[in-house]
Amino acid sequence: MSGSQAGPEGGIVFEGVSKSFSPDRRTTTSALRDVQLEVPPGTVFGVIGYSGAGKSTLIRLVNGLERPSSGRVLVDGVDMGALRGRQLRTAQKRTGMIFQQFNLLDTVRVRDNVAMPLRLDGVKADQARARAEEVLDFVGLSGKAGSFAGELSGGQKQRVGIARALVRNPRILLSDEATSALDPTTTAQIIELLRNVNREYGTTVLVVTHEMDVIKDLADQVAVMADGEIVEQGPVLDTFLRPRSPITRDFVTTVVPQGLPARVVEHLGSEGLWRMLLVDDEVTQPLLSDLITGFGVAVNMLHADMTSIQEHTVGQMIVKVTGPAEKVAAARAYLAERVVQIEEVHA
Ligand SMILES: Nc1ncnc2c1ncn2[C@@H]1O[C@H](COP(=O)(O)OP(=O)(O)OP(=O)(O)O)[C@@H](O)[C@H]1O
Repeated sequence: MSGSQAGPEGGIVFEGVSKSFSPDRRTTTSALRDVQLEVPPGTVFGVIGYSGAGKSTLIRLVNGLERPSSGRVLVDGVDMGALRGRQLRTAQKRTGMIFQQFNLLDTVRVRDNVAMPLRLDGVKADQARARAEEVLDFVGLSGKAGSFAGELSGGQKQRVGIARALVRNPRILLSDEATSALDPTTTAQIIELLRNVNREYGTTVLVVTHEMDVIKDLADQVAVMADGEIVEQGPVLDTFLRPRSPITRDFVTTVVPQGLPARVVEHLGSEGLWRMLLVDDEVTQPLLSDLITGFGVAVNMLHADMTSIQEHTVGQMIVKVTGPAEKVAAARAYLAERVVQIEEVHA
């Protein structure tokens, strides 16, 4: 597992990276524009964006399948774009990759699919198979080693994909929409497995996806991409609580639905209509009864939900508070001290 570098391995740095494609002389597509990104070693880092945002291009620069048009992509300090030939192939072994469509050979047995990268490296068949059995055991598929890959379910195929990506013991695992073809239950199992890879082996996991649920359950940090640019990045919980850009808000809304139907807001009026976010212990406070008994205001509960973001509980409440203006203001000040965020709801 150890390499030649000192310190933890698996760090990725994008330094002002741009990438354009010119399939012919007349057209140029800017897939990435001046991307600055730092993925600390041993973390799970999520990149989210809509189709065409540049996510696949970003990930393919990390394993040297593409080269930047300008800027540098450093993997453990090594400039991937500067490598050629054998040096590039050696550096590529530091990363494993999994794909939406699994990319397995359906008519080849599972253990041989997994052993393939080692066989290509020149490792002897019995050694390569022994290592393949080891990783298949880790992904919970030792019973399927002798089956043909084409006989497996989607979730099992992705486990094989993960085993194959891990067979060389990479410091970095790249995941390109790896759960997008799977149902929600299978997605949850694959997410759990990827977290285990990170926890057990300290592998850096870089995940690109268009699903905010995947980010919520898997990533420590997130970067949001649009049109080839990183528009926002930060710790996952912070991003859910305080999304800054409109596109990030849109993604957050898919997990924590915001607001009320416009006709309800118009009917109620925005005054005293508040949306609150609560984290961990805040969610169990008897806030509404405090308002009613302590401030003499009327409280109408319009919406409440709760979700888990990694090890945190995040609650949301929308209330309409009515009463004399000074009492409503005092109630708001009381809430503002007890919840992570409170804001007026507008139509
Ligand atoms: N090899 C290529 N040649 C020409 N254009 C490309 C190539 N690869 C990507 N692009 C273009 O770069 C842009 C970003 O593509 P990319 O696949 O990185 O986005 P994405 O966010 O992964 O989207 P999707 O999830 O749909 O794959 C798109 O406009 C795409 O058409």
